[in-house]
Amino acid sequence: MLAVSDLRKEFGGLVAVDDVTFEIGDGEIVGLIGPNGAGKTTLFNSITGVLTPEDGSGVEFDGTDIVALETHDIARRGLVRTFQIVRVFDEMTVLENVLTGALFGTEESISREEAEERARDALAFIGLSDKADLSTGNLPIAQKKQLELARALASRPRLLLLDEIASGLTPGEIDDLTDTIRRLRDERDISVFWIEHIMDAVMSVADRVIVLNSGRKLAEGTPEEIRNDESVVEAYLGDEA
Ligand SMILES: Nc1ncnc2c1ncn2[C@@H]1O[C@H](COP(=O)(O)OP(=O)(O)OP(=O)(O)O)[C@@H](O)[C@H]1O
Repeated sequence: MLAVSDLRKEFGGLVAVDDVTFEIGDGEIVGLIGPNGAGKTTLFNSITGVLTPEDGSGVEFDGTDIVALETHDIARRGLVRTFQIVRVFDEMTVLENVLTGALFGTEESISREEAEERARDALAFIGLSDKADLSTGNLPIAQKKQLELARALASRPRLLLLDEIASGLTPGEIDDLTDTIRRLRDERDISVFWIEHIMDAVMSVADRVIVLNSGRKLAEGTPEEIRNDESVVEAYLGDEA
C-alpha cells in the first residue's frame, strides 16, 4: 500500500531523515517510535506532501508516485493524517468539523446529504454521536482527539497516519483509543501508521514497529522483537542520559 524508499530530508546541514526505506501493507498497524528529534514528524511530513523530500526519495501509495503531489491531493487518494497538536475548528460544532472531512477529503464529489451520512457514521463509529451538536471549543482534549479521528474517518481513508494521538490522555482513554484503532483496521479495512511516545499504547496494538534514531531506521520488527532489541534500548537510554 505504502512504499517508502531511500527517503531523505535535510534542513540546511542537518539530515533529519537519512535514506529511510520501509513498506506498509494492507490491513497493517505499524508503529513509528524513536527518541525526540529522531525524524518521525519530518518523515510523516515528507510522506504527506507537507515537506518536499530530497531528490532520489521514493514515496508510492497504491503504486502511484506521490512525492510531487500536494497534501490535499494525497489525502483525496486515501492517505490521511492527524496532527501532533490537534487541528479542529473550535468555532464549529462537532458535526460540522466532521463534515469538512466528508466533503473535502474524497476524490468523488458527493451531495450534502451523503456527506452528512458519512459524518454521522464516523461519529457513531468513534463514539461521539451524542456530542454532534456541541461547540468544539468546549470539548476536553480526549474528545478533540476522537474528533480528529472521526473527521479523518469521514474522508474514507485507506491509510491513516496518526501523530502522537495518545499524548495527554489518561490510561483509560488510551485503552479506548487503541480499541478504536484496532476496530478501524478490523471493521473498516484501514491501515494505520502511528507515531507514538507512549510505548505501551503503540506496542499493544501494532503488528510491526519501526524505530528511527538520528534520522536512520535503527530497527524494525514485532513489538516483542523491538522490546528485546539492544540497539533500541541503548538509543532510548542515550536519550534519557
Ligand atoms: N522545519 C525545520 N527546520 C529545521 N530543522 C528542523 C525542522 N523540523 C525539524 N527539524 C529538525 O529535524 C530533526 C528531526 O525533527 P522531528 O521533529 O522530525 O523529530 P521527531 O522524531 O518527530 O521528534 P519529537 O518526538 O520530539 O516530535 C530535529 O533535529 C529537528 O530539530
